[in-house]
Order: sequence, then structure tokens, then C-alpha cells
Amino acid sequence: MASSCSALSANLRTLPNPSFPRSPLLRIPLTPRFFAVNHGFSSLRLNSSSSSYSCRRTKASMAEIVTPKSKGKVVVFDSEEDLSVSLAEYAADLATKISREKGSFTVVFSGGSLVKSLRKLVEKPYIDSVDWSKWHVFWVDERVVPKDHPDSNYLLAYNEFLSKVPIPASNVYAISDALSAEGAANDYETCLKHLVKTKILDQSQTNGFPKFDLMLMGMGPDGHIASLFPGHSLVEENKKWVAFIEDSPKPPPKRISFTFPVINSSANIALVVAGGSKASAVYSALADVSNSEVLPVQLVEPEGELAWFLDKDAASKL
Ligand SMILES: O=C(O)[C@H](O)[C@@H](O)[C@H](O)[C@H](O)COP(=O)(O)O
Repeated sequence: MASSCSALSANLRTLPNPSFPRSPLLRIPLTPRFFAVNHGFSSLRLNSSSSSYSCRRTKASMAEIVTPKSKGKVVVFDSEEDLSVSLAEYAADLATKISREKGSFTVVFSGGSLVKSLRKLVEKPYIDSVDWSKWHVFWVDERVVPKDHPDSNYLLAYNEFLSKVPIPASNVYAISDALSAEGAANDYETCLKHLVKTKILDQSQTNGFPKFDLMLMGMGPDGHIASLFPGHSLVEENKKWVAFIEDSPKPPPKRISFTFPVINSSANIALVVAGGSKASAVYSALADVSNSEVLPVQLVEPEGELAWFLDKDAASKL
């Protein structure tokens, strides 16, 4: 690579094939603000005695919640297992469509539990059906630690995903671990600029920021996304593509992160959120509550499409 960001090897390993217990029926209590609608995989029945819907699972238990357009498409799953099945289908379909249209697919990972939720994507049928040679992989944020450190988002993605799929090593754009936080952020931004110039990365027609095909992101219980934390000045950054932080409230403290203009220039964003500890932040984001402090997740509004993948615990306050 002529660019300064590292391209790293993705060796193949044997795939795990875990099986999880499934529960057949999902009941989602809904406030009048939200509506559950029928969706491909499932049939929904209105429970006339209360403002709730029952969702009978056919392929994966899920209910779709209709929100104002800017909130995106919100789908709630009976379990994280069902969520991961649907997430794999969504990502594989998008990758195939976009790869066919433009010959490449640029995808961005966060750290955290998101990466484990991608486990179905590295299994059959997708392991065989996806054209992995078209994938270009990036990180929305990274901890400033060596790549073999347990805190490294690269290492997490490598262990759970990259080592299991034949993505060309030169298409994996990891952040430099030889630099300071500031140096690594500048280096990654230079890398992105080079990739825009060489037409590997699209650019937003509206604002000139890079436009990724898909960002796959988790959210913290405090409503942070990437390394953009509530109340931190990085949330306001609107010029840089990649910024650094040395006082992250979530350890480790030194990190780099895409900024909001980059995140919101995306063609597609999937917010993948599971667990009851995140229910309040999910509610704040989707119910349009006015907090004294705006949560970073409330600022996610891509140029393209936004899709929420929630398990029923994360959606329990909706
Ligand atoms: O490197 C990181 O810390 C992340 O990219 C971060 O934004 C993460 O995605 C959320 O904190 C959710 O993490 P969990 O899903 O593990 O709660």
C-alpha cells in the first residue's frame, strides 16, 4: 500500500458453529408512539387487551418498530441469537448488492460486542456466497494499544471475523499502533484521504467527507458510539475526519475515532444494541426525549439509511 495505514494479513481458521436455545414467542409492549409492523421473517398478532403485539417466529423472532424517517428502521429480536442471524443476512445482502454495483464494498467496524454479533456472517451460506475479495475493512474507532493487546479492536475483529474470511490482507486498513494517539489519528486520516483520491473510498457529494458503504456500530450504556462520549468535546468536531482522545471515560483512555461528519456521511449505518443496560439510551434515541445532555447516539443521522438491530432487552423501554 502506498498509504501510511497498515494493511494486515487475515489468515483462515476453522469456523465455530455454536447453537443457542431459541424461544418461540416474543411479546413487545409498545407505547402509542411506536407501531410494530409485519416483516419478512415473522407474523405479528395484535393483542387487543393491551397496547402490545405478539410476534410469532417463523425464521427469526422479530418485530419492526416504525419511527419517524430520521430514526431509521428499527427491528427488535427475541434474542441476540436471532439478531445475529438477521444482521448477517442484512450485511451479506448489502455487500453483494454494492459490490455488484461498484466493484467494491467499504465496511467499518466498531469494537465491543458488535463483532461477536457478526458471527453468523462467517458461517454458511455467507462464507461461500459473499465475494470477500471486494471487501475493504476499516475501524470507526480504535484503542491506542499494540495490535496484539487484548484491548485492541483490530485484534478482536481479527480473532472473531477477519481470520475466518478470505478478505485480501491489503484491504484491511488497521490503525498504526506505533504512534501516539494524535499521530495515529492523523495517520489514519491521511490513509482515508489517499483512498478517496484513489477512488477506493467514495466521497459525500454534500460535504466532501468520506462516504463508507456500511458502518456496523455498537453503542455503550451511556449512549456513546465509536469513541464519541456524552459531554466530550470530540462530539462537536466537524472539520477533522479522524480525531484522538486521551481521556476516554471507557478504558483504555487513549483512542482514535471517526468524527460525526464522517459517520453521518455513510451510505448505511447499522446500530447493533443488545442488553438491558442499554435500554435507557435506546429509549432516549428513539423516543425523541429531550435530555439535559444530548447523547451521541441521538446525533446519528446518516446521509443514507439507518437500521437499528435491537434485542428485546435493549428495546424494553420502548
Ligand atoms: O472501542 C470501543 O469501545 C467501541 O467501538 C465502542 O463504541 C463500543 O462499540 C461500544 O462501547 C459498545 O460496546 P459493547 O457493545 O461491548 O457494550
